[in-house]
Amino acid sequence: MTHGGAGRLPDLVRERVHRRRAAARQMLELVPYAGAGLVAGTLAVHVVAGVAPVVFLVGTALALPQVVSGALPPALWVAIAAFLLQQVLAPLQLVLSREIARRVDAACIERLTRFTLDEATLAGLERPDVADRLTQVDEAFEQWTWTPGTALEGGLALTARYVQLGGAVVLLGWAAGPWAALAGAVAALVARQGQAEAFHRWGALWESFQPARRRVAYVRELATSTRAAKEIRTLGLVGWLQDRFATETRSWLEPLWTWRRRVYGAPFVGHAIAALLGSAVALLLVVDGGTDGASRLVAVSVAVQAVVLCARFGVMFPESDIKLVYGRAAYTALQELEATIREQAGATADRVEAPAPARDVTFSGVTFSYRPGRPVLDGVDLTLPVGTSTALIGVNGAGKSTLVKVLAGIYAPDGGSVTVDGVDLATFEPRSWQRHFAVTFQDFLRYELDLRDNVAMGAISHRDDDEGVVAALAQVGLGGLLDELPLGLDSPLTRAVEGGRELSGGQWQRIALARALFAVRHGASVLVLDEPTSQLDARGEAEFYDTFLELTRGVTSLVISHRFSTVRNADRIVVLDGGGITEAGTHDELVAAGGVYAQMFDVQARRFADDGAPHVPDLKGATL
Ligand SMILES: Nc1ncnc2c1ncn2[C@@H]1O[C@H](COP(=O)(O)OP(=O)(O)OP(=O)(O)O)[C@@H](O)[C@H]1O
Repeated sequence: MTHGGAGRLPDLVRERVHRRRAAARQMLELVPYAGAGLVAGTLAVHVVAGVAPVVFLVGTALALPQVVSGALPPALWVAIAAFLLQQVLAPLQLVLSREIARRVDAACIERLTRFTLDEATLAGLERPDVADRLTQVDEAFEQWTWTPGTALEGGLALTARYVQLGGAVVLLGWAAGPWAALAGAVAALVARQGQAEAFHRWGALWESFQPARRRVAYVRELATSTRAAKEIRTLGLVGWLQDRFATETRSWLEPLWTWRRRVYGAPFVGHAIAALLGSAVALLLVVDGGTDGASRLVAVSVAVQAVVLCARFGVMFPESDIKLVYGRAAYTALQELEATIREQAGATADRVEAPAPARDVTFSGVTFSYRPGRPVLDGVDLTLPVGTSTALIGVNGAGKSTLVKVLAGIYAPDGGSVTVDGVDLATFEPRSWQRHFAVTFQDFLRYELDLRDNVAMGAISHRDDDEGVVAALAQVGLGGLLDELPLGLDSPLTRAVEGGRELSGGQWQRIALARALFAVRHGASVLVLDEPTSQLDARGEAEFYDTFLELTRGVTSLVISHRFSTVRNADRIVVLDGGGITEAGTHDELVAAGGVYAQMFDVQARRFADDGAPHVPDLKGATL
C-alpha cells in the first residue's frame, strides 16, 4: 500500500501542486451545472461572511477603550452590525450552498444514468474496476452526503475562511508589524496544509478499500433484503452471515485504523508544532510592540484576536473539508467511468444502423474469453438461416448464454466474426442491432411494475397497445390470471405495493415469454429464448410447443434448453462443446449419429421412464 508514504520534498510539492490544479479544474467543470450567476452570488456572500468577523474584531477593539469609560462609540455599532450580518449570512450561505449542490448533483446523476443505461456496454460494466467506481458514485448519491455537488459547495465555502485569514493577517501587520503578519500567515498555512494533507491521504485510503467495502455491502444486503430472507432463514445461515459480516468488516477496518495513526499521527504533530511556533512568534512580536496607552490596548487586542483567527486554520472546516475530499472522490470516480466508456465509444463512433437480417446470421471462427487465455468460445462456426429455428444445447458452462450475448452484440468477439447477410456485425451500431431482438434471458427480470408494463417492456414504444398485451398474455396461457386481477392490466406485480399481487415462478416465466411475443408482434425478427420452459409444468411445456412456437413461425429463433422435449422439434439442433459446435442436424439425424446429443437424450429419456414421469410428448409438426 502506498498511502501517505514519505517522498522527496520537490516531488511532494510537485504532487500537491498537481493535485490542487486537478481539483481546481474539476470544480470549474462543475460551475456551469450550478449556473455562473448562482456561483458568483454565493462567492460574494462568502466574501462578505469572511469580512464580517474581521470588521467585528476591529470594531470591538476600537470601541473597547471608550466602552470602558462608559461611552457608546460608533465603532461599537459597526461591530454589532458586523455581528448581526454574520448571523443573517449564515443561513443564507447554507441555502445557497444547498442549491448549488442540488443543481450539480442533478446534472451528475443525469450523466451517471446516461452512462450506465445508454453508453456503457455490459462487458464494460462487468469489469471489476468499473464496478468499484460505480459503487463509489452510487454510494455517494444513495447516502446523499459527499456528492460532487457538495464538493463544489465546500470548495466555495473556503472563500469565507481565506478572506477571514487575509483580513487577520492584514490586521496583524497593522497592529504588530510585518514580521508578526508573516508569522501568523505561515502558522495558519502550515496548520492548514497539515489538515488538508491528512484529509487527502485519508480520502485516498478510504477509496483504496472500495472492493472490501463492496463485499461488506453485499453481505449486509443479503442479511437485510427480503429477497434473500427466505433462503437465509431456511438454510440457517443467520449466524454464518453475522460472522462473515464481522470478518469482512474487520478485513478493511483494522488496516484502516492502523493507517489512520500514520496518516494523522506523526505528520500532524509536526504541522501542529510548526503552527504553534508561528503563533507564538506572532504573539511575542505583539507583546513586544512599541506604544502605550489606549492605542496600545487597541493594537494588542486586534493583534491577539488576529492570531487566534490565524490559529483557527489548524482545525477542520466542517463546511468544506470532508465534502471536498469525498465529494471530489465521487466526481473523480464518475469521470473515470466516463473515460472508460469514451475509450470504447471511440471504436463504435462510425458504425451504421443495422438492418434486419434477410438471409442469415453467421458465426465464423468466433472466439471469446472473459479472462485472457481461457476461451469460452473457441472457433465457433454456426449459421442461423433467417426464418428457421435452431436449438442450442450443451452442458452447464459450455458457453451457450455467452454465444447468445455475442450474437446480440452485447460482447464483441475476440477473434473471428459474426456477419449479418455477409456484413460484419462490428460495422453496425449495437443498439440498432439489438432492436431486432426479442430475448428471454435465463435470469429474466421480474419488474415491480404493473402487468401491462411487464409485458409491454418487450416493445415499450407500443405501450398503449393493450390489445397486443392481452393477446400476448392469452398466448402464454395467462388469460385466466388477467381475469382474476381486480385491477386488470393495471395490477402491480409486487406485494410491496398496496393491492399488488405476487406471481409464481412459472407465471413469471410466462410473463417473460409474453414480453418476447409482444416484441415479435411489434417487429422483432430474431427470437432468443434461453431456458424458456425451465419453470413450467409438463402441461405448460407442451402448450409451449403447441401455441407459442407456432406463433413465432417465420421468425429466426435460437432456443437454449436442457430439456430435450423443448429442443427436439427445432429445424436444426447444434451441440456446443469444448468451445465449438461439435454436432448439428435434426433430432433424428443426431440420434442416429450416436454422438453427444444421442447420449444426453438417452440419459434424459431413461430418467423420465424410470421416474414413471410422462414421456416426452410427440410434438411433430411444431416448430421452434
Ligand atoms: N460475466 C462473466 N464473467 C466471467 N465469466 C463468465 C461470465 N459469464 C459466464 N462466465 C463463464 O463462462 C463460462 C460459460 O458460461 P455460460 O453462462 O455462457 O454457460 P452456459 O452454457 O450458458 O451455462 P448454463 O447451461 O449453466 O446456463 C462459464 O465457465 C462461466 O463461469
